[in-house]
Amino acid sequence: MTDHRCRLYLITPPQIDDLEAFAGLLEHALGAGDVAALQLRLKDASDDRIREAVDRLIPITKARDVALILNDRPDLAAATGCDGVHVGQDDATAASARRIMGPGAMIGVTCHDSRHLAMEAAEAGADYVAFGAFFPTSTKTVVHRADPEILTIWQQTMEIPCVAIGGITLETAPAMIEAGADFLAVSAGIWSFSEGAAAAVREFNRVLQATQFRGY
Ligand SMILES: Cc1ncc(COP(=O)(O)OP(=O)(O)O)c(N)n1
Ligand SMILES: Cc1ncsc1CCOP(=O)(O)O
Ligand SMILES: [Mg+2]
Repeated sequence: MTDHRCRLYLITPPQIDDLEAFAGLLEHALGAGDVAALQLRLKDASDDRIREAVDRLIPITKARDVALILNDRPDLAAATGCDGVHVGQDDATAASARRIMGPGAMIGVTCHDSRHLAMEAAEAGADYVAFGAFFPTSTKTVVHRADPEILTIWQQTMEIPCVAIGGITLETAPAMIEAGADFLAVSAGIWSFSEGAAAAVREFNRVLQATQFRGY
């Protein structure tokens, strides 16, 4: 049996008003358990604000060996020294993101509920593909809903990792892990957790340890 371990991929809140306070929260959260990556997803922020946020957060992620992935913008990700970029279907192609960011960067691509889009992303050199939304979410208005079976089929047939996103909480996480997700991308389930972000990271890790892929 292949050893398959699903890990946590944090997505920042869409808006960060107090960068200093968020930096403290993040430091505490990353100290509470294993996190593979943090995506800086500041919708509608200026380039200067994104630069400021990367400069403040990158020492925190580096200290914990957490990859800092910028949403939407390969150019800004390269310019600010992020470890990678996540692009949606309307943002940039994986191939152009790779050209801009170079061979060592991590490139992720939104594939909604489509294995076809995911195969195209894989062929274009993506490091991971993201499927979703799997559950209702108030973080983003979504038009695509995905069935967990897409994770199982991907896991059984492809090498590159798959990320599950959309409405993932402590309650919905087990279904994603059992279906074969390599990473759980979570925003509100972390930052709006009743006991705080650090407790959420700790509890997600407990669920990740206790739950296994059911597809082999
Ligand atoms: C890990 C991950 N998966 C999907 C998305 C969504 O990307 P996109 O469709 O471009 O939408 P926005 O996040 O840009 O609003 C994501 N960001 N991260
Ligand atoms: C960015 C994104 N893409 C699809 S659903 C989603 C929102 C994820 O946030 P949450 O974990 O709060 O549902
Ligand atoms: Mg996008």
